[in-house]
Amino acid sequence: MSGKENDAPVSTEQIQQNSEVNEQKQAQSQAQKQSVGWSLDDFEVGRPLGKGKFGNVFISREKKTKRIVALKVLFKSQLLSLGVSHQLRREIEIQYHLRHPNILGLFGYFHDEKRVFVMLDYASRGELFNFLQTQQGHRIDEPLAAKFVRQLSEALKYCHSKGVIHRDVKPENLLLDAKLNLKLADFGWSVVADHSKRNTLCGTMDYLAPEMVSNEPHNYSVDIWAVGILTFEMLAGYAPFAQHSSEALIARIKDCKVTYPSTITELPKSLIAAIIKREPSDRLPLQQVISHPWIVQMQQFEENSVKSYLAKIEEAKKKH
Ligand SMILES: Nc1ncnc2c1ncn2[C@@H]1O[C@H](COP(=O)(O)OP(=O)(O)OP(=O)(O)O)[C@@H](O)[C@H]1O
Repeated sequence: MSGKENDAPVSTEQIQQNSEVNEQKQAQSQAQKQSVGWSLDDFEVGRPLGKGKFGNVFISREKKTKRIVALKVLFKSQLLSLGVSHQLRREIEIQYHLRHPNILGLFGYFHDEKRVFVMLDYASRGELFNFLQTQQGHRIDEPLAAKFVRQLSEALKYCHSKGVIHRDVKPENLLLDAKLNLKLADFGWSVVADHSKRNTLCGTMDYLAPEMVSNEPHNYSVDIWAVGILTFEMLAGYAPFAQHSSEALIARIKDCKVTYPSTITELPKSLIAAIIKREPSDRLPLQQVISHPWIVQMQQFEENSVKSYLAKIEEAKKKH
């Protein structure tokens, strides 16, 4: 993307060197600058990080603070023709007001004649989805899986306390930072709950709760359900109700019968079983997910597990 003529490309090395310093600067600048007053001139725009449905995301550097950010660029014409301007505005509003270590920070936005720019924290390890794809058997070790479950539960507990239901929790919407901390992203389908239950069908099939596929009213417990599905998938290498056809998948979700592979040991199995329940009110509350014996026990191995995954990533980089 061409921004200003003096835009310098940002190298990966520079980004890594700056990331520690940036963490401190991030907190300061977040409070200082509101979403008004930003323009493309404030950024050096670097390489694309990925392509979304409505635009691209670029690694960028805020010139003043040298803070590295992810700049999401959306085309107004596309947003208008697809009728999603309202959804985007809601997504921005919701994410802007949520501040939590495990929620991807959205700290501002601005627009020009043709484009909308959204400023997001940079999550250097990308999507959990891709991370899982690169692992043997598409599985990860228990301590790392437990860390992700705990961090996701903390993020969702915070969202729910603010009256926000995410409704689209899945590995594609969970990003990872340099130290493999999980960041909940993509609030495009979330709703601010009122007292009535919502019944709009949305989200991706494997992670949909039975009440959603049955088009029944649903509430915040659809997010808890997704925590159970994710726990299973990270330890098994596949989602518990995975099927080739959507009809067969829906039937299995409604049936709610989980078959556990041998890779899932007793403790995580007891956690998954306490979450994947047909009746929403029977699902284990998030605070009890966080204090589940498996999550607590795994915490002592977490640091070493993260270190060894990071070492493996570096090793793989060297080979390429
Ligand atoms: N904050 C970020 N840090 C690092 N990479 C990111 C960040 N945000 C997005 N990306 C990368 O850019 C890609 C596109 O992101 P984007 O959110 O536009 O698309 P998406 O996930 O398909 O969402 P949507 O469904 O809203 O289009 C993602 O797949 C991800 O790899």
